[in-house]
Amino acid sequence: MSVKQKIESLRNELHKHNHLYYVLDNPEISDYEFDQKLKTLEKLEEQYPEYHDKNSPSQRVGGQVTKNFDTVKHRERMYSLSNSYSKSDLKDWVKRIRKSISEEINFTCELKYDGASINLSYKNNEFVRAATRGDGFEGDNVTHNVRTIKSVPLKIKNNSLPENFDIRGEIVLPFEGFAKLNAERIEQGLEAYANPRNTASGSLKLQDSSETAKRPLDCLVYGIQAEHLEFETQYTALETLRDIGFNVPREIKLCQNLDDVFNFINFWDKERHKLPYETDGVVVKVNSFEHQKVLGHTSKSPRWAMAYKFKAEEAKTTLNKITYQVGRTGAITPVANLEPVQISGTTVKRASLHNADQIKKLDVREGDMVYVEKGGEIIPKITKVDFTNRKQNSQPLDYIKNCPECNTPLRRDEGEAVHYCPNQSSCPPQVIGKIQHFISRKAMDIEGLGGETVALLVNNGLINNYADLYELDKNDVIGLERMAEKSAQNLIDGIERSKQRPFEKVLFALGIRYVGETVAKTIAGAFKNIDKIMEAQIEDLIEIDEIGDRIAESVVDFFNDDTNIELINRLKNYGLKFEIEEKEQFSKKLEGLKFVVSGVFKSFDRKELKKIIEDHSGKVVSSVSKNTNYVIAGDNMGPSKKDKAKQLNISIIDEQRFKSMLNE
Ligand SMILES: NC(=O)c1ccc[n+]([C@@H]2O[C@H](COP(=O)([O-])OP(=O)(O)OC[C@H]3O[C@@H](n4cnc5c(N)ncnc54)[C@H](O)[C@@H]3O)[C@@H](O)[C@H]2O)c1
Ligand SMILES: [Zn+2]
Repeated sequence: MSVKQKIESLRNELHKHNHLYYVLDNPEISDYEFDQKLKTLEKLEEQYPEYHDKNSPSQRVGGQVTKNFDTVKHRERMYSLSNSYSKSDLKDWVKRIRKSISEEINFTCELKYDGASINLSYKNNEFVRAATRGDGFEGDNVTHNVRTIKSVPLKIKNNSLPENFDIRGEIVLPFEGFAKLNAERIEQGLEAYANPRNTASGSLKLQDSSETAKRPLDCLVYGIQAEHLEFETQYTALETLRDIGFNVPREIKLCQNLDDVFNFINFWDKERHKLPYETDGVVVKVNSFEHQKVLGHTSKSPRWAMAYKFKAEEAKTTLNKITYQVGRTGAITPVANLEPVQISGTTVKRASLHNADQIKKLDVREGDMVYVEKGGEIIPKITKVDFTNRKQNSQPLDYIKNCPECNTPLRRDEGEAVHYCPNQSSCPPQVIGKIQHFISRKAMDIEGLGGETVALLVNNGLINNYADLYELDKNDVIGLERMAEKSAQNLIDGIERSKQRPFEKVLFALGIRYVGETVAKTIAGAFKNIDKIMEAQIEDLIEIDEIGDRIAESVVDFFNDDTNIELINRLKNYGLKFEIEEKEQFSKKLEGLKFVVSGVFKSFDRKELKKIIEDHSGKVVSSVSKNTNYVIAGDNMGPSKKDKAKQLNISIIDEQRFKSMLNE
């Protein structure tokens, strides 16, 4: 390969990884690998300046604007940061600075928060707009999503900031919220998110901000941009921003010299694991704004800042055995069972190997010494094999050909990396997994029945599929582990009540591959009933917004399977809902609002009023709580409700005001 070709190929590779990382939030390689490739490219470009290209990944910020949002031009460019993995790079950096600045320099050290960059614009002390970094010149307008983040102040206390200013920060998803979100996803039978960073970034790009609001995102602030600022240093700027209500982490430190900086780095390399959110390094910034101005920027990053990146924690251990797990949809996941080892303060015993290709690529075998890395991911991964320690008699892994649970020959579809067990109707983990999905909260929400009981019912031969649930008899259930009369009755009642679940939930519950909660709602809304969906061809399905080939094919496949049709016919006979109930709704004006109605009204009776609220998508609740939005008060309103509402500062409105809400 010629040098030119080598450069081209690296550029293409890096473009691809930038796209995976910034646009799809789904990186394929580690940050460290990415940075190494970029460094190689930078070196080559330096050596061969004749191949300079202003569009090279070395010259441009990696992100881009998406077409799902309005595009916003940044008042001040949003830069990337130069990074290094070694202290000698930091020393070189300071030497370079010394060439242009002879005065004493000090530094602000901050942690490098690992999330998504954000720019918050303020005007007259009010939050007006939020934008992603995008390509650094322009980004996506994600104001409505950022508004839902509690640590972003919408109004700022009195201060001496100019009329217009921009705040720079990082949107992160703290570990606790990330774990909770994943627990919910697993319960709903969805795949867990890989790491907090990509989830935070993905959350900003959701179309429905009520979904963003459910994610406990935080905004950590590290900078301010404005035409004139009163502060002279980064450190005082940050301290002031914290005082006026921004979440500036307390870990920031003013360092007098490089030794202080190294101490800060050494300390946080270990201690960072105790922080509630993910960090991947330290950002060292020249403290004086005057000095920053002198140093300026390269095409991609400021010369006055340097990111020192921590290497993801890694450990070496023995891979004892590779086992295989079968998921609810039949997907096979190979799992590395390791000699237990400590990484980032936790004991790691297992690591995911993803699929057969990954095993081949790493050339990993049972008995190998392997390197295990734990980044923000919940499941640690194997990064490489220590070949110097490979045993003489070591053999390449023979990937299983049959299902470890039911012995059916595995299938692997063209273009798919994952093997499947096609035996959907009697492979035990698939049978159990499908029923567990069916009963889960976002699907049929069957109270009184949990995942373990499902396994128990299947293993005792009482049910083989979700339709069998509706033929369960209380007497069959009594006597199972922990099933007394009362819990058995609850279970039967819960199953009976589930017949009232709306069609979209039933459709989701069926467990069609790629048909998640939102897709089910979309399809149900478009076709109105199951018969129409069953007749639909791929072309009919892809005509619907947000339904692509993959989903369409999966839906058609599902209904081409006689076993599925038989199950659906049985469910129909039991009385489950297979069509949308067209509830007449006049508007969505009151959507998301909760009302308490009290007293006697002039223009309508109470029942009528409640119906009007529901017709406009509002909700009527019986007692006043902190979640109530309005109390509509008629004559002789109950005094206790009145007191409670006042105490909780909830608006009490009369019927006139209520009517005007509908006409607004
Ligand atoms: N794995 C992959 O495929 C892949 C692909 C592309 C990029 N990446 C990773 O992303 C990095 C490049 O991304 P980048 O250009 O966003 O650079 P970066 O993430 O290394 O640094 C710049 C960003 O750091 C953030 N930041 C966090 N804390 C900060 C602080 N205290 N002060 C200032 N900024 C702070 C800001 O959002 C800023 O935009 C690469 O080095 C690589 O590690 C990985
Ligand atoms: Zn199987």
